[in-house]
Amino acid sequence: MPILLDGKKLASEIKEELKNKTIQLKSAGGKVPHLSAILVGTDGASQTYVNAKVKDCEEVGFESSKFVFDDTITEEELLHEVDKLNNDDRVDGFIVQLPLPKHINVDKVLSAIKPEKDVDGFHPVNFGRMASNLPAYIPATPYGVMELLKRYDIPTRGKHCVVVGRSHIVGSPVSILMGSANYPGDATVTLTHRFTENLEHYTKQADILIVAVGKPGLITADMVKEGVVVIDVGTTRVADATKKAGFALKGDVLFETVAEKASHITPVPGGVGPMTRAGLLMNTWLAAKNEIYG
Ligand SMILES: Nc1nc2c(c(=O)[nH]1)N[C@@H](CN(C=O)c1ccc(C(=O)N[C@@H](CCC(=O)O)C(=O)O)cc1)CN2
Repeated sequence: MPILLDGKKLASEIKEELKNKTIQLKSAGGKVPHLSAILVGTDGASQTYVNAKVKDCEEVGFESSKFVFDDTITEEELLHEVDKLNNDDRVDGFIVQLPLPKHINVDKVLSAIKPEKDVDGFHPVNFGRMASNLPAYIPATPYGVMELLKRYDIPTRGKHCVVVGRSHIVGSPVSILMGSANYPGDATVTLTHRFTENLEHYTKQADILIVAVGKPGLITADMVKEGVVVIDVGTTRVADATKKAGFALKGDVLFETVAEKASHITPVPGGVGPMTRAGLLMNTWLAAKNEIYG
């Protein structure tokens, strides 16, 4: 049986640590961290995630604020809202929940966030600093994955890490971090994507396999080697009438059979998802303490 990488348990440990640090900060007369979130539209999953982020803040004693806009908001109006938060001294960091409606240029909006308040780590300045191994806000999911590897003492130096998916949110940053001169890192990294021919040729070589594509069941047992460490970032909602919510969450990895070959594996739900939320809280703490930009 593989070791289950329990993101839910780790995330609650991290939240407990942050809660204690916030209590200490407060009793020393310090300003409590404040996270804001912008949500555009009515996508069910996005609503769930933003509400969960607000709840996480409450649980650790951070302040939070949520700004919800109709999906008819123009790009100019949204940029104005971003600017308001850039200039609001009460707010230490903020996020714009993705995806955004198609008529809005995502890159333009993310680039409008002040790098010092970009707790999602999506701004090109933070991305560039991360790639240069300088202090930076690291996107929440890669941050969560790194913390998971670290807290479970998974060796990474010299290991072959195969990343499936090259998104700006997960695949691309996680491949940079795994190849960087840190722990977790120092791995030999292969970044695969939708145009990779013969995907299993690469996945079969992985000592550590990180999958972030959003295609349920993409990775099957015949595509991995014995002893692999599997990090499944996928969380796709698949219709399921037997569930109260009307859907089930599915990872990119066919858990039941891949788990038989893996040494360690993340479950879905309860693996990387909760660690993403913990990653955002850790970035918000850093923003409030000016620990990245000093
Ligand atoms: N601005 C951002 N937008 C998006 C990000 C992000 O990091 N910043 N990432 C994803 C969504 N996401 C965070 O926003 C996210 C995804 C999943 C989870 C999570 O806790 N998943 C749970 C299950 C929750 C459920 O029942 O649906 C799990 O896997 O156990 C948290 C956050 C895209 N957008």
